[in-house]
Amino acid sequence: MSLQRQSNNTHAMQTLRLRRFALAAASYVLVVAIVWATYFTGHYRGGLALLSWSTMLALSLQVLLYVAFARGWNLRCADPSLTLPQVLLGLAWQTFFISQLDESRGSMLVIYFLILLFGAFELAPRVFSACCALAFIGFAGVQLPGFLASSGSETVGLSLDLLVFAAVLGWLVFFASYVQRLRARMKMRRTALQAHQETLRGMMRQLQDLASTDELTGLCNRRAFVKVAEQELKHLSTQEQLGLALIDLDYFKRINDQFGHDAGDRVLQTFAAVAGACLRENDLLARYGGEEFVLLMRDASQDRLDACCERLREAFTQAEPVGLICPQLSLSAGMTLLYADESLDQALKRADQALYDAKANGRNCCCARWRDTAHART
Ligand SMILES: Nc1nc2c(ncn2[C@@H]2O[C@H](COP(=O)(O)OP(=O)(O)OP(=O)(O)O)[C@@H](O)[C@H]2O)c(=O)[nH]1
Repeated sequence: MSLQRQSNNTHAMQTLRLRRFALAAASYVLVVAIVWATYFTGHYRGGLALLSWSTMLALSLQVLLYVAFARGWNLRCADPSLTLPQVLLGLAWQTFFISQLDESRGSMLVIYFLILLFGAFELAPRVFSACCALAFIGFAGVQLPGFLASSGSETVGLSLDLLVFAAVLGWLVFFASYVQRLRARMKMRRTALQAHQETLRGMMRQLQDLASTDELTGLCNRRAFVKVAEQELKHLSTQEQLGLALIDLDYFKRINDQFGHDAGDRVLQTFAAVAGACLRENDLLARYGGEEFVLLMRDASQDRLDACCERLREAFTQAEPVGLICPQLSLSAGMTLLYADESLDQALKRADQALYDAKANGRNCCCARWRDTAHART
């Protein structure tokens, strides 16, 4: 995966975590409102000071958690969603809250489920089961003194509360493990899909390379050349010119006829290797067709293009294809400059005329047809 995509993923995940935290914080506000409602309706036994302090503590912890998410501190943790600490905090606060209530505490059991639901989607089944057990122990601990002091129908009522709570917690554990299994399966499918996408992208890149490369010489082909040259022309300013040269290997048919097609192929490869050593990285050489090549020189002038083609011509005459004893190789080149106010075809036509001049001039030379001077250099 590229670094850019990885960073986008991290950012998307962090945004998701912040949204989930916002939901949890909103639930806290709701529960705090319920707690205050129990105070004003006379069910809270702890007194105003205790209620105020516990509310402030709960809200301050939420602010602290927000800062941790906003600053990215959570990313240093094994579970960056901080689900377990949030659930444990919620359970502790809820248990403390119901311990301050009178017999109305049974109706507040639902808040335990609200807290545990956040963990059902994120926590490992074992950890989630432990959280449920803690919730039960907390609630049972709060009920214990009342239970011991109760008798008759009151004892039955308290036992029923505990029994229902245990049954619902058991169902929640089952539900959470089902959700976790579902998530694991979806994650596996997503990973497989991503792997397929990567493979497809790789194949697309290979196909693009194949479609733009000449198999024999490894140079780019005519189609790719035209595409790049058109792009370069589009971005060319009126003060700049591109150098363009059509290069044709001399008497190539004779090599084929005398030494065979394989030998001809080797000569073509030799030319590509020689050109690779002579040209700058910025220059673009392509196989234009058969034994004809085309050169595009960026930031060119007449002198620079001329010197480059001469250097290439000279080097090719010294070339000796591996395993082939043949007469001296040579090439002819037709050069021109390409301007921003004309088309690639117009410049190619001039280069072709210049190449014709070079062939007519006896071959093994470079000729030019410059647009403005209208005369040929041989
Ligand atoms: N070995 C080989 N030969 C090729 C390839 N493509 C084209 N040719 C041959 O290149 C030869 C070009 O011949 P001509 O167009 O007569 O050119 P030439 O013999 O170089 O003569 P001048 O260009 O006038 O110097 C033909 O025989 C083609 O069959 C190729 O990929 N491999």
